[in-house]
Amino acid sequence: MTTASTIRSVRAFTVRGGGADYHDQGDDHWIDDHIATPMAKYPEYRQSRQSFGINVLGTLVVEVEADDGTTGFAVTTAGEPGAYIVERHLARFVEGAPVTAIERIWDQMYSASLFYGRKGLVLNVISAIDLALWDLLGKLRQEPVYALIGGAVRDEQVFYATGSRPDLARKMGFIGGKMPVRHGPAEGAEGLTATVERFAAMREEVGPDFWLMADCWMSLDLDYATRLGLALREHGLRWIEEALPPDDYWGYSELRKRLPPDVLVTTGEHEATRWGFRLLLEMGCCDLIQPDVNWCGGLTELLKISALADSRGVLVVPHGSSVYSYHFAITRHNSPFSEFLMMHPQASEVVPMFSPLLLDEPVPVNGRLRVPDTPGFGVRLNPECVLARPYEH
Ligand SMILES: C[C@H](O)[C@H](O)CC(=O)C(=O)O
Ligand SMILES: [Mg+2]
Repeated sequence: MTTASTIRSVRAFTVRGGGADYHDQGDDHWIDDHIATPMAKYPEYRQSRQSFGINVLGTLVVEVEADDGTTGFAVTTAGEPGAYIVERHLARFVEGAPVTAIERIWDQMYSASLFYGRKGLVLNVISAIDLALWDLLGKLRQEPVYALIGGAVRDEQVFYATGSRPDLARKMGFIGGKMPVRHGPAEGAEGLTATVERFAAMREEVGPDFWLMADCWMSLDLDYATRLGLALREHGLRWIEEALPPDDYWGYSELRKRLPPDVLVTTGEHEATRWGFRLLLEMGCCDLIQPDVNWCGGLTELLKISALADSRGVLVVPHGSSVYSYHFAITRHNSPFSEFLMMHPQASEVVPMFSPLLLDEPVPVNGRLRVPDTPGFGVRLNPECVLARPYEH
């Protein structure tokens, strides 16, 4: 009986090279090739996002073990500082608790870390613990996580692809392609022209009906985002993503007012908790929210965020996050499609999003995916990925 089972231990490990910290890639990867960022105003940090530390954290792996020896795990972007937070602070709310006490554990972790958390790293850590608990509960009950949260509302999930090659993504059966914007305000009119020309050329390649989106990764200002959105609209821009820094709710609200309704304004991957998304929704910041379930507070919090959005008729299209978002999205009527991040260096092949860390990680075939019925999230840690445990308690 799972209600009698308790959690015997929680352990935190770190690993480098891909995995949940998907920006932690080798050289010559599209994801680190002159992409606009808030740091691009400093020329020395313009060519590579790794130069300013986008991959500084690495992956955190959280493992939870029940008193019968069954283990669940999950991953996030948090690395060694995340391991410290698990082992030296949040473990006390997990160990000894019933395996079903997921809501109580979440509230204790969030409330106890409010004085230094609220968003960012700490919420990434809470997300990983929360997801590990859902994985454990699924394994104990021999159910896939999606069955624990209400079951599928559709047979399969369809995907758009994020990467440098939407033309290849279209041929692979994806419903759209999202390209990184490479130039921000610091690169002036020339940069904006280069973005528009690249987008126009891609529109020629993919034809008039394939969705094309622009991902700005927090790098623009309101004036530039307005001009870029209007210019790309001429080439069928479906949405402009994360144009501004995540705390600029006022800027997003104004951008939404400035752009025509056929250009969607989207954001949310660096937002966290129901309160952060309530602000985005109530201030009219965007048409579609993109929480990352490994960063926003985990599945327990994403269910709350999704209900908020649903009450306002807003779609929830989780950012990346592999199986952790697939088990969520397949159960939500307001998550009709998902993102697939092309992690192949040239975005020319479909490889698992958190490669090489997870075994049995499903990938879309012809742009669609049926979520496996394997218990939990249905993935295993790759034993060839060497984990370190920097802290113990
Ligand atoms: C492509 C973006 O710059 C970033 O690396 C990923 C992202 O924001 C997304 O997948 O959305
Ligand atoms: Mg994005």
